[in-house]
Amino acid sequence: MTTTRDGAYVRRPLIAGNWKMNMDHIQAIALVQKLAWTLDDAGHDYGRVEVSVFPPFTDLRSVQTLVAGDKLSLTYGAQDLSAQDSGAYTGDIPGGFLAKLGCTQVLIGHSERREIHHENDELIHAKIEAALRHQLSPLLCVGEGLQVREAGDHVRHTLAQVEAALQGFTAEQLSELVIAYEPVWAIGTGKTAGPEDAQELAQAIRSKLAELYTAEFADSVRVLYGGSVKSSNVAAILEGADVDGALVGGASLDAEEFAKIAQFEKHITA
Ligand SMILES: O=C(CO)COP(=O)(O)O
Repeated sequence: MTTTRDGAYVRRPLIAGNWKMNMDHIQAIALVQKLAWTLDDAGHDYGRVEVSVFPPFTDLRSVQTLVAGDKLSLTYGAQDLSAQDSGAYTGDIPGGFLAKLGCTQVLIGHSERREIHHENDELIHAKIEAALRHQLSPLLCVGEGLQVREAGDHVRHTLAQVEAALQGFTAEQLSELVIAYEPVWAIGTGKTAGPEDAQELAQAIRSKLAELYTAEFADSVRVLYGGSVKSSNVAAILEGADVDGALVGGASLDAEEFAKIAQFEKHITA
């Protein structure tokens, strides 16, 4: 992360929890309540560090009701959306429905969707377009698999994903874009890319954005790291000047652990 001389962050860090296919709507209520209480007890400053959760679709209405009813400062979004707005697309969920549920963000292009659902760059591009039509901030996930990493081709591979996803959009359209670098080999494996790897790719992504748009735009986009992030490693990962937060999978299912991750500043000063 980068701070100004008075200690403010240049880009507001984002700690995002991707629940994947875990937690039904009853469990979701319990988890969000516990997370909110834990963060309140810790005096969490949401204006300084944003915290968001990405529950399954079926939980979103319950999360919306809780967040609105208890006036929580957490933000939330969906893990995917359809590229279409309505029609004969059995099983798909359009952006308009997500916006109605109070979602402000949506994950797009997670490696599990690229791999398991064979989502390609073209579809991911169309999904970003759909998100923008409904004022949802796209949280674009990119990253390489183990083979690509071992071949030393990870930077080129990841930047190609960024370029393909963003092709044709203007900086103005992408003003709320967030990019998460998630090396596939570090997801759910307990292996994290080292803080240097996270910084290397975050910096490369920012340079690519500067090349595609302007330096000013590149400096405004939050770039997260994801892959086996825990409270014990988050502070080191976020030390990278270009790493603006974390996209957390498994550890976001435990309210206390996720709250500790969101409170990473305490680990830095401790
Ligand atoms: O895929 C991830 C977040 O989107 C990372 O998952 P883990 O934190 O469980 O490795």
